Amino acid sequence: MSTVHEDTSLEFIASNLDILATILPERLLKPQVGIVCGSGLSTLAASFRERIEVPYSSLKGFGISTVHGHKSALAFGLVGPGDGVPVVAMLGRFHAYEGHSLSTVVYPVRVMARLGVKDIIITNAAGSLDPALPVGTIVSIRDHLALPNLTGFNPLLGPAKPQYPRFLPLSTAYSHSLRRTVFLAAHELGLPSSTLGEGTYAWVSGPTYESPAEGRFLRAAGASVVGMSTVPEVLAAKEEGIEVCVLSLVTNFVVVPDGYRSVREEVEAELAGRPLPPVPQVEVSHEEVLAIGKEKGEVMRSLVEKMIELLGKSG
Ligand SMILES: O=P(O)(O)O[C@H]1O[C@H](CO)[C@@H](O)[C@H]1O
Ligand SMILES: Nc1nc2[nH]cnc2c(=O)[nH]1
Repeated sequence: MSTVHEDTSLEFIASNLDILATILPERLLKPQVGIVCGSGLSTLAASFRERIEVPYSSLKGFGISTVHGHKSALAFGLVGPGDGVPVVAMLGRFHAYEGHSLSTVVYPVRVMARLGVKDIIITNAAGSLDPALPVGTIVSIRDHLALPNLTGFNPLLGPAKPQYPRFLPLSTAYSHSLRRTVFLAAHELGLPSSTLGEGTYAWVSGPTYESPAEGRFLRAAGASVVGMSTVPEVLAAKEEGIEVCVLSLVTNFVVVPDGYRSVREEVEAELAGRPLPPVPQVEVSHEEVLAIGKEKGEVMRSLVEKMIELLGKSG
């Protein structure tokens, strides 16, 4: 388990504001939009103006991200023309499979809330369960399927806190208004309509990728894409009153063959001198996930920046 100090009191979280006030100029200190960079997507913050990176290690209560493709720093800066919109990005998130507690996983979102973030754009790399969402598609998430939440693994478990609702409704977790902004931004950029899809994100704990039967199960249950992050951050953001947008980059297809070829038949055919054609053995890898992130990072960055520009205009 993480050795991070597990104090999640508002006072402790807010003590980061004093630290940041000694590092950041006034205009960067009150970000309006937060971004969470998914696997291989740290370049989302590459063109922030007046960018200042603050390592998690110089802040209080943050973990260290141990996953390849994730850094461990907050990036502050400005996006868009004129004065620009002040933003903060998590360059590197925490996953439960790294051994982090769920309160550590969502901690940076709570810090963003104390900084005054109103809208959060959470990105991730995900496997597709839907042939209509091929590799390279950016999926605007409209709902989630979180088996861990339904079975007792939820970042909001614990004693009630007066500042938060005890029973958080999730029917509006994925902001309708921000989902509209995604498509308006794509339109302004002239992105082909195939670049962007809509769907439901399944959260699994990982670190294993899905077995074929698990993939089929998630698909049958209504999930479009699957990944090992995001939902805890969504819950914390919603609890904090932040408007949530999630963008999943499809980096691979989850292997869901419709059936299994009988190995008995395969061996018997071979022994009878009529060998069957070999079945391709497909496996996903994190390297493949990162490679697609690198390839499609620019499109994702332009979309996120255009969204922020539009949000800046609408106040
Ligand atoms: O969700 P992000 O952090 O983008 O990363 C995704 O990619 C990793 C697996 O390749 C997992 O951590 C999965 O959740
Ligand atoms: N669980 C899961 N997470 C991913 N992240 C990127 N691709 C995948 C995938 O296929 N499955």
